[in-house]
Amino acid sequence: MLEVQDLRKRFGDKVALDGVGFAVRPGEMFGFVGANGAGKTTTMRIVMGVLDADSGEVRLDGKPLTYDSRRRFGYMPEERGLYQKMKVAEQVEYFGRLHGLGRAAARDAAGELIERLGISGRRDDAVETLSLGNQQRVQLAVALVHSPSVLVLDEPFSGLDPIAVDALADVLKDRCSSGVPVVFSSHQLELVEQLCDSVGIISGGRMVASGPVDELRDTEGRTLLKVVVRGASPGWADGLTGEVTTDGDRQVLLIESGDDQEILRSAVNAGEVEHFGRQRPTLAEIFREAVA
Ligand SMILES: Nc1ncnc2c1ncn2[C@@H]1O[C@H](COP(=O)(O)OP(=O)(O)OP(=O)(O)O)[C@@H](O)[C@H]1O
Repeated sequence: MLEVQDLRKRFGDKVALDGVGFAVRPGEMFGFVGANGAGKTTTMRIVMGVLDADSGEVRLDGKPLTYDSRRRFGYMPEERGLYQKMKVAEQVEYFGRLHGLGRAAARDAAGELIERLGISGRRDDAVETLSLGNQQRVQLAVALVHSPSVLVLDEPFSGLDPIAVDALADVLKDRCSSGVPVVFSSHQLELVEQLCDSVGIISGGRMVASGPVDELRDTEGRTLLKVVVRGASPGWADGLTGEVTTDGDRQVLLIESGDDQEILRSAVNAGEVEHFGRQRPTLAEIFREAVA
C-alpha cells in the first residue's frame, strides 16, 4: 500500500501543502483532483523524491521510500521529458533498459505498449515529428515500460483524443488488476468518476475530501430529488423551491428538500410523471462544493 502522510511544504511564504495525506491500496486506482495550484504536482513530486517535503512521509508497504524502491515506480511528470531526436521505439526501449530490463525484455515491453497506445505506425519516427498527443502517448509508454510496482501519473489523460483515452484507461486497468496501486491527477472529473475506485480532492494544499467514489457520493454534496414531468404547463412548480429546466416537452425539477408527497402530488396534477427519485451528486458536483 502506498501511504502519503501529513505532507507539508512551503515555497518561501507560500504554503503549497498543509497536511496532505491519502492511501492507495494494491490494485486501487486513485484519482487526485483539485483546482489549478491546489498542490497535486507538488505532492506527486514529493512521492517521487524529486522534491523534499518540509515534513511528513511517504511509505510503501509500511516502509519509507528509498532510491531503490522508487526505481520500481512509473512516473509521468508534469514537465514531460523525452529525447526529441530519438525514435519512438528506441526511446521507450531505452527507458526500459534504464530501469533495468534486459535488451529483449525492453524491446518486447516497448513493442507491446506502442501497439496498445496506438502509435505503432510511428515507431521509427523521431519524437519531435509527432503531434503533442502522440508525444504524450510515448511519454506514457516510457512511464509504463518497466512494469512498475506503483504508478504516479501527473495528468496522463490531458491532451489525448478519446481513442487514446480509452487505450490508456485499459492499460491502467490492467496494471491495477495485477495489484499495482495507481495514482493519477486529472481535471477530467467524469473520467475520474468512471475509472477510479477512490478519489482525493485537494484544495489550497489540504485534502478536503477523500475516499471511495461511491462513499463520497453517499456522504458528500447534496442529494437532490429529480422529477421529470411531461406535458406540464410552465409554472406548475412555482410553489416549490427547486430549479425547473425545460427539455423538449419535459420539465425537469431538481429540488433539495421539501415534502416528497406534496411534490409528487403537484407533479401528478401537472402532467405525466416520467421520473421521480433522489439522485446522488456527481463527482463534479462534490468537487465544486468541496472547493467552493
Ligand atoms: N518551485 C516552486 N516555487 C514556488 N512556488 C511553487 C513551486 N512549485 C509549486 N509552487 C506553488 O505551490 C502551489 C501548488 O502548486 P502545484 O503545481 O502543486 O499545483 P497543482 O495542483 O499541480 O496545479 P495544476 O492543476 O495547475 O497543475 C501553487 O501555488 C504553486 O504556485
